[in-house]
Amino acid sequence: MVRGVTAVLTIAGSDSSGGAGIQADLKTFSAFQCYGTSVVTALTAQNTTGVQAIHGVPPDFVVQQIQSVLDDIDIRGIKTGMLFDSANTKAVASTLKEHFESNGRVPLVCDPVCVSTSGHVLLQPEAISTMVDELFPLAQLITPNKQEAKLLLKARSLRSDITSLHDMLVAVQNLLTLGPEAVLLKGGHVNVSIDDIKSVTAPDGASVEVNYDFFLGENMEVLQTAKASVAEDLVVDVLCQRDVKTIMLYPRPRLQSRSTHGTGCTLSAALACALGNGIPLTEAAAQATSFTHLGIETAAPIGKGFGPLNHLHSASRFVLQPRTPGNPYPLTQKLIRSTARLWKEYVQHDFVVQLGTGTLKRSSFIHFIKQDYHYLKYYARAYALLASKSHDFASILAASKIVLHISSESAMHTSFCAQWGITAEELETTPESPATTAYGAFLIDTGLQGDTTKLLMTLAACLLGYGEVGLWLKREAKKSNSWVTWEGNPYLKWMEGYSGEDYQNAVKLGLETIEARAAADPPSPSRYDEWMIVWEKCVRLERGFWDMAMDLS
Ligand SMILES: Cc1ncc(COP(=O)(O)O)c(N)n1
Repeated sequence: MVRGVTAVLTIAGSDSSGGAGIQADLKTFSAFQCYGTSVVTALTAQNTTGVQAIHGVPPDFVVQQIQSVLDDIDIRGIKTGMLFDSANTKAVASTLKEHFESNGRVPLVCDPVCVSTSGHVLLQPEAISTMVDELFPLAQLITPNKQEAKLLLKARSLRSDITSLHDMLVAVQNLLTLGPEAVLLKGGHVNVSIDDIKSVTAPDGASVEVNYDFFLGENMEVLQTAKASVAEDLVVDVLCQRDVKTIMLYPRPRLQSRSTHGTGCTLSAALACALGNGIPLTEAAAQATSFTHLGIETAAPIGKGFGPLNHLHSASRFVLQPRTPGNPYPLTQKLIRSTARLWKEYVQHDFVVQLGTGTLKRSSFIHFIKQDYHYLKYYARAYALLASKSHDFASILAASKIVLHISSESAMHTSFCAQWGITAEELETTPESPATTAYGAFLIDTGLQGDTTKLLMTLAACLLGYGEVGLWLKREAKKSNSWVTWEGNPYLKWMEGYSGEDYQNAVKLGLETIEARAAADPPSPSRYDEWMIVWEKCVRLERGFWDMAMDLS
């Protein structure tokens, strides 16, 4: 049976050059695998250098289009973009209001498009108050950029200075008073550093939470070094929701690019898809900002001015970026980003958090360390298999060295157990839990069936993840007073092991090997897909391993 598809609607202007408006929205809908429908409010003759002419659509024809779509298709998410004038804004608001009243509300994302990046008026000034009065109360979310936010705030005589991150936090709270359920203020035109993020405080007793999804993997020291320069120049989008005391920040590195035409359209269209799919707003914002960033990052130059984004970057997910000094680990980054949520659930699992604070139940840790001991045998065997499948001495030696390294890692397990009165015999005779057998058997099975690179991918989630866990714990312990200092933490030795130089060097070597292989022999789409599948499976199995330790199953 064919799976159902989420249908979404854009109500916006047409951009003849294809980079913004209706055209950007429909491409974004397709990238999210949603079914896209569209209602045109205005035709624009424009290209990447500017807007040459605008021809508004009569309001009754806008209404007719909306009704044609809504009468027939079960629309799950709606976005509005360029509305052109007051009459069209009124027509859109009243038609949607009526629809919501008789059919229930669906997520409505209002991108308050006022002026194009090239400086052309896309919403006649008198329509701003119509939009605020009539459309904002229906909106689950509005997504102004700095300039639009200033216009909206000025229209209501509210403070409209936006030059710092702190100003943005004040602005989102003021924008919320204009009637929407939430505001996502886009930060493309505000310069923010990582220190600004760390030191910012929210006005009115609200708290601030930073979504670092974009930087997952940043705790890995090697990735960190490559990103050091980035920390000074970030773009931060700020989300504020009614009745929610936490303001969310979504930082990412600023891209130096001329491919930015239609960025706002793309972001709001992505949000309509994610919300239409039932994804909670804070997660939808993470997905949409990341989608838009990748669209800019992977865009090819088009036209003489500010070109469009690459909306279909996910369709070319098999194309690996080349290794460069600024991006030395493109494959690893791609693997981690493509499993972002799962990866975070693994490396920042409750088990890990409690380990860091020293609050983890001893029984959970003992259960874990016993099972991990068994797992390490599989892990060492998988590397031994890698050695036996290798063709040259350098590779045979590298894999064999890791076998030796794992066997000394297991000594740590034995000494931990001894410290708590568990004998070597008891450790050896403890039965394997299903999670251990599943993961271990999967490693060996992949090693037997696939080639050496696929086996390396299978081993990577454990190698890199524990490296990340070690460094993350060390960093958290350093930066936060609420974390028990490492002194006195019963799991200190474990944490020192994985954050220590020895293990981190192994991580570095592992990263180098994987990246060098991928660069020397770029994968075909199906081969890359195979790698992706084993990587995701292993990240899932790793998360299951912590789950097992906490459930004692
Ligand atoms: C039809 C239409 N809608 C929206 C925009 C804003 O996009 P940008 O801010 O990138 O110019 C645009 N230029 N044209």
